[in-house]
Amino acid sequence: MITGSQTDEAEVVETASAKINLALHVTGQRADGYHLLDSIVTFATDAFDRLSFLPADRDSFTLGGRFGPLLSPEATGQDGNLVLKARDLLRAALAGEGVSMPPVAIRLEKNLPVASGIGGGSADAAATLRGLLRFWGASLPEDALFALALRLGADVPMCLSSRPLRARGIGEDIVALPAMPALSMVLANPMKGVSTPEIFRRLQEKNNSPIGATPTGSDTTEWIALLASARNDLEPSARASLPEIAEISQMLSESGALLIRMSGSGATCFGLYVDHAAAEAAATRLSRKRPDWYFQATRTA
Ligand SMILES: C[C@](O)(CO)[C@H](O)COP(=O)(O)OP(=O)(O)OC[C@H]1O[C@@H](n2ccc(N)nc2=O)[C@H](O)[C@@H]1O
Ligand SMILES: Nc1ncnc2c1ncn2[C@@H]1O[C@H](COP(=O)(O)OP(=O)(O)OP(=O)(O)O)[C@@H](O)[C@H]1O
Repeated sequence: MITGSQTDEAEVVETASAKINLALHVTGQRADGYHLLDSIVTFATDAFDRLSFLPADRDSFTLGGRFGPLLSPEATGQDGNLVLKARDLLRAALAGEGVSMPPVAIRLEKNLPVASGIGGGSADAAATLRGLLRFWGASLPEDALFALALRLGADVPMCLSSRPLRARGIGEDIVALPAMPALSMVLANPMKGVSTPEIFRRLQEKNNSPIGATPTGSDTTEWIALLASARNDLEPSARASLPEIAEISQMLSESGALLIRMSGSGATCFGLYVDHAAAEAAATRLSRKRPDWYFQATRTA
């Protein structure tokens, strides 16, 4: 699905929405070390990075936004930005089909906290794939695009769709959940990065039960009941390494959230509220308490 918009003749703009693991069960581990998951995932409509693509004489990459200064535009290789890895992989895949793509100036407005469990880098990589295909007027068969996304990270295929879904396997076995209702939430992050591999390494129990069956309809109460019966199995190990997760969960609870949980490998937690006005009021109050932390009210896709 295309989530961006064309702002002028030449510029292509694409949004990279925060990914939220509403529930995440770890159900096993593959021989290569990757963990098997069962996760209910949605995307934030009001928390996103923004990517823009413009014609240029040579490739360039610039960063802006609140969290842009935390990333280096010059980093290359393993430490390179996922946006550049996505650009290079896509260009190589298209070259393999005999099509050579021109230089592009990419700007990333980094509004999402980094290494925070809401898949910022993965969403940026997926948005780069979507945006560049539009910018270059190119296409790849769906399965080739999906395989390319998976090479960039386990979360990247799900970020390609940016719609509610259930992910199994290592995150690549995806089923859309079109009946999921939009939820009102606050995303809360204590501004401390968390290493995903380290949280997986610290896991004590890796063979947990899957999540229950998802409701067939769009009744919010039924969906919240299902979520309440589920967990994030990465939360105990993240809490053990970062006491701020308990603190931020307590703050969300005191602000009237109906359900509170960590997303991904943390440290971002979300609280669900009765409606968007309640979520916005809570985010405002929480930001006043801790102006140095990240609080964002959002609806979900
Ligand atoms: C925790 C989640 O965000 C939940 O959606 C994802 O599983 C993580 O996805 P991601 O950050 O895109 O992960 P990748 O960049 O592919 O992998 C980072 C590291 O996390 C661990 N990893 C990741 C995904 C997975 N299913 N099992 C794992 O054990 C591996 O140690 C891997 O080396
Ligand atoms: N565009 C990008 N945005 C954020 N981080 C990036 C980006 N490109 C590379 N990185 C690197 O990727 C690492 C993970 O960052 P990211 O914000 O994607 O983590 P995350 O939200 O925990 O992801 P996930 O939920 O998929 O585990 C960071 O250490 C960061 O340096």
